[in-house]
Amino acid sequence: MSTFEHIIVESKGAVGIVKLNRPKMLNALSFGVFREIAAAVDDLEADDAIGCIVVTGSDKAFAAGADIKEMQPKGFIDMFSEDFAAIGGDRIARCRKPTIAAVAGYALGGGCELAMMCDIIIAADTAKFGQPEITLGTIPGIGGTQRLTRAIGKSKAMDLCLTGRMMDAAEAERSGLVSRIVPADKLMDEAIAAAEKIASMSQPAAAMAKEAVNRAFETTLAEGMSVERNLFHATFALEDRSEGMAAFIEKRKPVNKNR
Ligand SMILES: CCCCCCCCCCCCC[C@H](O)CC(=O)SCCNC(=O)CCNC(=O)[C@H](O)C(C)(C)COP(=O)(O)OP(=O)(O)OC[C@H]1O[C@@H](n2cnc3c(N)ncnc32)[C@H](O)[C@@H]1OP(=O)(O)O
Repeated sequence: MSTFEHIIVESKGAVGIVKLNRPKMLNALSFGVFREIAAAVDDLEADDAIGCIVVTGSDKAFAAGADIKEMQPKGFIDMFSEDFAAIGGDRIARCRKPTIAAVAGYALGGGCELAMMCDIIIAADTAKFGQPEITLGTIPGIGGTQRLTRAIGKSKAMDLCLTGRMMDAAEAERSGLVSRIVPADKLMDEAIAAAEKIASMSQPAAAMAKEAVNRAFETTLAEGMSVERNLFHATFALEDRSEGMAAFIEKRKPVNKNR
């Protein structure tokens, strides 16, 4: 597996773990960090032993946003020329394997946007989410206005984007941004346990479920129902589906072969 400057990558059984590692800057996100995350996701997605990926930061910050010190001197053409997608900035959002953001402390701006690129957000009770870009004279630029609005609704998304305020873990869970809240000292235990559970399922079935849920997030009901139906039918081509139903009937655990 590649070695990196700004992140730490490890695997625990079938779970890949990507830990942001710029603690002195509260895990501020630069293009270099996004390039490294993309390379790590490439490695983990290519590893058949990995069934789920957890992205996390430090106790104080998942990520406090894009690197303001790096951005401050930039002008329009600098940012316009740096194609965020071309450097793999959204690679985690395009990962076919399920991804979990394990968030403690600050997830602000690009940090909240990175967490929302993941499928599930599990928050420590210390987590704080926000899109404070407006306080810097800019706006969210890697999905904050789009994914946040779809996740929590227009009014609360507008509130966060226009006032720059943060919301704590409880408000984030109430709003639907966060799947569950856990004690800060249990965050990684809980996130890894969830990832292990997901990784124990049929990987093709998990990829199909992820694709179907994402279509509900990204398109119309009619389109989503069509995608769900086609993927549901496709599961009946999986050995894992035949095995899963046989195992239930025979009152035993299924043996998934991921095909
Ligand atoms: C082509 C050029 C590309 C350049 C980089 C592009 C990256 C790729 C992404 C591009 C698109 C990004 C789109 C995104 O939507 C935009 C943003 O995310 S803008 C940033 C939004 N975030 C914020 O505004 C939060 C800023 N931080 C704070 O408000 C506070 O730090 C805090 C989180 C409330 C914590 O406060 P404190 O506990 O008091 O801690 P400090 O403030 O003292 O911070 C400690 C230390 O960390 C440094 N730091 C914190 N946040 C950032 C940051 N976002 N960027 C850089 N550095 C940060 C802070 O300066 C301190 O360092 P020190 O001063 O001690 O050296």
